[in-house]
Amino acid sequence: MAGQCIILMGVSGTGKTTVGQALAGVLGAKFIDGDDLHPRNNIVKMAASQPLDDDDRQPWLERIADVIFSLEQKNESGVLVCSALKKRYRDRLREGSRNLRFLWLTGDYTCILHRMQQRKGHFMPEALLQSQFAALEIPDDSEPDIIAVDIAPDVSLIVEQSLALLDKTPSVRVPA
Ligand SMILES: Nc1ncnc2c1ncn2[C@@H]1O[C@H](COP(=O)(O)OP(=O)(O)OP(=O)(O)O)[C@@H](O)[C@H]1O
Ligand SMILES: O=C(O)[C@H](O)[C@@H](O)[C@H](O)[C@H](O)CO
Repeated sequence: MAGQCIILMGVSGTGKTTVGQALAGVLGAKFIDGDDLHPRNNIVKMAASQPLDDDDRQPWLERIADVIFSLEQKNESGVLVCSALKKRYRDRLREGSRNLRFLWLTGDYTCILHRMQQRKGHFMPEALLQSQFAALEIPDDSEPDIIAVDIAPDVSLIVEQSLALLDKTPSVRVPA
């Protein structure tokens, strides 16, 4: 899959990092966690239980878009984590990218809340989960490069299902 980028999207706690790392391992792709690309103020804000707004996310999306550009320029493949909650955020990432697809990890509130409660040592408080669902713009048919994946099963099964769905879903190539 040379020169392809896959974005793991979805609300906090859906397993983007966990599944993304496993998927990158199987695909032999570079793994990039978008949480590490947030400006410091964004992390401080989320840790203080305040949801990010569009202005906060803008510089973060720029950084992620630059990483995608860099990978593509080296013909490298990447699996990237980015919640990409709104359509305009996803459009920003698509801009100028040649070979990008999204895997949308989706599950119900209770399951995700439970997993966040079990998770140790992460800056993201469970108190923000509701705001994450409120911000999420559910993808529809106008975004055929998004593949929905159910997060209920084990990670290994999610990875297996993701690989099968990726095989069936060609990427949308946009001239850069
Ligand atoms: N399929 C799964 N089954 C059981 N537990 C899971 C599964 N996927 C992830 N988890 C667990 O759920 C928690 C959240 O996963 P993870 O941190 O990967 O989510 P995330 O989407 O990257 O979160 P955030 O956006 O807040 O960084 C972790 O403790 C992880 O071990
Ligand atoms: O768009 C957002 O509100 C943020 O990106 C969050 O999704 C966090 O990055 C992540 O969930 C914390 O771990």
